[in-house]
Amino acid sequence: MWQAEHVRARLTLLYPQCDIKIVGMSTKGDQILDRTLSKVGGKGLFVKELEVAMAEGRADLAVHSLKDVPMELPEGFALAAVLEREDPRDAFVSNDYASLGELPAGAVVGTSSLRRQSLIAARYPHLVIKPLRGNLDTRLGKLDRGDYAAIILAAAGLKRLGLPERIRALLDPADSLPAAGQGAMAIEIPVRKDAGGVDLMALLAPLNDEATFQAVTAERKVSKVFGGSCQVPLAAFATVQDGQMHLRAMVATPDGARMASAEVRGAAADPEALGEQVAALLRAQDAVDILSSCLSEAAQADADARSATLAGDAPSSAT
Ligand SMILES: NCc1[nH]cc(CCC(=O)O)c1CC(=O)O
Repeated sequence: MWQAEHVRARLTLLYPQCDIKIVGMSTKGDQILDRTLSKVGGKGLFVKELEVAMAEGRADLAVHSLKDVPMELPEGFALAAVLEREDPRDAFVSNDYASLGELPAGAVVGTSSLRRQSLIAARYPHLVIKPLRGNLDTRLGKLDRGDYAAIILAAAGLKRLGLPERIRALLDPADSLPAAGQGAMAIEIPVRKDAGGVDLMALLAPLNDEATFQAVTAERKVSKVFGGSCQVPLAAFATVQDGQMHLRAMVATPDGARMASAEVRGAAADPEALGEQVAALLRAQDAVDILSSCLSEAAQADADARSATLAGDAPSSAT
């Protein structure tokens, strides 16, 4: 909702004559909270219901966290803009400890991200990782209740909701490489044949931040090469300065025992090529084999998700 309000405010500044309404919706990703996303299976857990609303004409555009948007959109949809990135780093949040390094053996760390799990397991094998789902308030509540010694969250969410003081430490991307698209918001639109003469793509173009767009395009390319989803431990993070991109990526096993990482630098104007270069470097380090155990688990979760849908457990409608 914060993100939708932000986009409305930006659009109202650009187009004061427009009356923009927000249709609040809840997605499968918001509703299923007793399982990690890798176990829920399926793609687009946080976007599908919004696409249905756009297809049915109940909404004209959707505001997403780019991290939750599948690498390939369904036919008939396009990304119209990627907004300037908020802090892309992971944040260490705890009431008792100042950093991951301070946590004693056996301390419980909350995260449901396979990427965060494998990075922590690799560097801090003495810590215990437990799943943690739900929106930001729910997750912070579980920490405050004492269920975890610390939790890992995206810094972006905490900053956007005015809770930067909850961040005890920002994880250096060198230790905890962010997920593709983390910290960036994207606007998705339906590609309508009859849009009543309105060119939404052109109207939204001023919200696009070119450097962010280039960075996330390279990151998402890496993710796409490896069948990207939130079901495998994969990180991809690019920075852009003076037209030059630095792209880093990593794949690992969930226990952190095996890991491949690579980086490239090059012209930001050709982000897909840089993404492919990094992917090739990862492949040369057995990335496909490293991911294969997760991929078979993910395939099983997807099969389960499909049969659940066939059995009538369809995504709920908009609220
Ligand atoms: N569904 C998880 C999700 N998707 C986007 C964010 C954070 C905000 C962002 O990356 O823009 C989060 C929560 C988290 O990682 O802590």
